Amino acid sequence: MSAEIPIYDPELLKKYNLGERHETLKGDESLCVRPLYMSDYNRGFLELLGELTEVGNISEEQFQEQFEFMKNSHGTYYCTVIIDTIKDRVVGASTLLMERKFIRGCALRARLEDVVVSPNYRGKQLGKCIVEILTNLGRALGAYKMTLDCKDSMTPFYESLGYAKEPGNSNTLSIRYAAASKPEPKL
Ligand SMILES: CC(=O)SCCNC(=O)CCNC(=O)[C@H](O)C(C)(C)COP(=O)(O)OP(=O)(O)OC[C@H]1O[C@@H](n2cnc3c(N)ncnc32)[C@H](O)[C@@H]1OP(=O)(O)O
Repeated sequence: MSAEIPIYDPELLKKYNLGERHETLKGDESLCVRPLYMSDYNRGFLELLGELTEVGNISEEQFQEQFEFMKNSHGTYYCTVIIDTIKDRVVGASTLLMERKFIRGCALRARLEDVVVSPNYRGKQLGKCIVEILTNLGRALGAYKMTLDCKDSMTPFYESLGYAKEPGNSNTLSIRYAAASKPEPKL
């Protein structure tokens, strides 16, 4: 079993009054929000991500290597989970990514990534809860804006949480690489 190592300092959520005080979590004491732990490999974190997209077979060693890299990336990755503390399972997750820029006086731009709630826990406001917490964390950490990419069908969900298409500035363009190589961990 991996150690209970958080990917970022749990005190951050307390410092900015996020997580514990969220109305949704006040209503169900079995649920809590916290940073991803290395041991969440064994709490169904990757299976949950599988509800969002293809994950593949990731060994615990691979997971730990990626986790260490992200943890040591100087405040870039804020992978956050909702835990059912009775079942000891990850039931919701998302990542706040803080991107450092040279523009705007070396500003920080926030990105919301990989929002997912376990099918059995949907419709209980948990998706809304984790998006609100990470949106507020992005603001608290000093980002000048926060953006996300989503399917057209998800637009109303994010609009209900304050996100908006900016006129003339709402296109996401992609290139899909046919054969993705394994990332170089040292890069
Ligand atoms: C940036 C990204 O990561 S985009 C990827 C988004 N994730 C996915 O598509 C993965 C599969 N889907 C899921 O995991 C979940 O359905 C989620 C995360 C989208 C929503 O999680 P839930 O916990 O069920 O949502 P939650 O209960 O918080 O819903 C909050 C509100 O949004 C509404 N809502 C939920 N899903 C949608 C949707 N697809 N379209 C419009 N409204 C929606 C709910 O009706 C609810 O409205 P209410 O406040 O009036 O009651």
